[in-house]
Amino acid sequence: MTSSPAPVIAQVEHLAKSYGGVPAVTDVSLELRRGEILGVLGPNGAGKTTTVECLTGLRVRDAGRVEVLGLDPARDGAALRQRVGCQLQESELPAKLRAGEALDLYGSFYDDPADGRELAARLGLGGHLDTPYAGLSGGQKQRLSIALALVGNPEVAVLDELTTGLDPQARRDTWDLIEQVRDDGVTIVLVTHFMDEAERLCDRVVLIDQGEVVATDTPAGLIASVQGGQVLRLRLATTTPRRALDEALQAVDELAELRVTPPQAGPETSPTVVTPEDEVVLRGGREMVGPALLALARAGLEPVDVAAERMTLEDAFVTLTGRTASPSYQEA
Ligand SMILES: Nc1ncnc2c1ncn2[C@@H]1O[C@H](COP(=O)(O)OP(=O)(O)OP(=O)(O)O)[C@@H](O)[C@H]1O
Repeated sequence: MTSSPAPVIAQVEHLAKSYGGVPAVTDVSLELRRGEILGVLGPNGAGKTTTVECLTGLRVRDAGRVEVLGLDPARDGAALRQRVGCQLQESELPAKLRAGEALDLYGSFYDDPADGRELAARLGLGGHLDTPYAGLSGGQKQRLSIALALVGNPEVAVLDELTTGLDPQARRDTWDLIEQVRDDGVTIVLVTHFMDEAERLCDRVVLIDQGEVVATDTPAGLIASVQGGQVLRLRLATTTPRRALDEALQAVDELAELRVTPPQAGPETSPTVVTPEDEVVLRGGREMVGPALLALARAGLEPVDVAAERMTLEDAFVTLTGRTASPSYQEA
């Protein structure tokens, strides 16, 4: 049985935006469907925030067409803000403002606000309404910023860099929360450079790189679109010239990409040799693994710590753009 797709409630066509003549977004088109979690993904500086700020009317676009809930954000910003909630990147509140006061204040901006206390309780903040902003933990601040995005009873919530700076448990808790919000009927635009977050949460993703859309699909569809979807990770037992590795793998038909990554925070490795500390990553089709291991053995190269995995969204992103999307948690 096939169900018809949910109605499109926002549309961006050929969006462009520059800052002081430097292009941030050159060509972004996307659709948002009612009830979905749409991921806007890409590495730092890709143009994700600029895109959603043009979508919500916080920035005025240079070119392109944007329509959200039947309104043009550049023209009808005030009306749109009553219906679209924004949780913005790095939004800081005054240190002494209590969580409950912040909810009351933000609620006062809306014609039909939600009950702030009830919302806080639902987001696990019920016991912290009297806590000053500066006294909240990172996870609680994040919950408050989500509550502030939802206090106007929005139809669409835009959540930007939701879990940046949170520890792994707080990230997972936040993911559960977002699913709950979606199940309550709010359509969500989720800006992230964490591919695991997108893979877990998003119904569809728009991949942006250097101001342009690289791909739009479901996470599974995107992974499947990249040849075969297999990843082989290994190390070499002995230091080996890079050329010898390249030559050994040259004849492996389904190998799409070969990367040698030095250990994290380790010394700069020479690009001409592969040391036993370096991680060797092969990405390619399903029939790549056997022939690749055989080719290494034939060339006298001994692989150790071998792991074959299904391709993740992160791998698909690297293969599609040639660049890494996720920073380390420390960096975040
Ligand atoms: N107000 C601004 N003035 C000048 N340049 C800006 C401004 N805002 C963003 N940029 C630049 O525009 C480009 C796109 O930035 P944007 O914040 O939209 O990307 P992003 O994908 O959200 O990145 P991040 O993940 O780092 O937030 C970057 O090169 C950034 O430095």
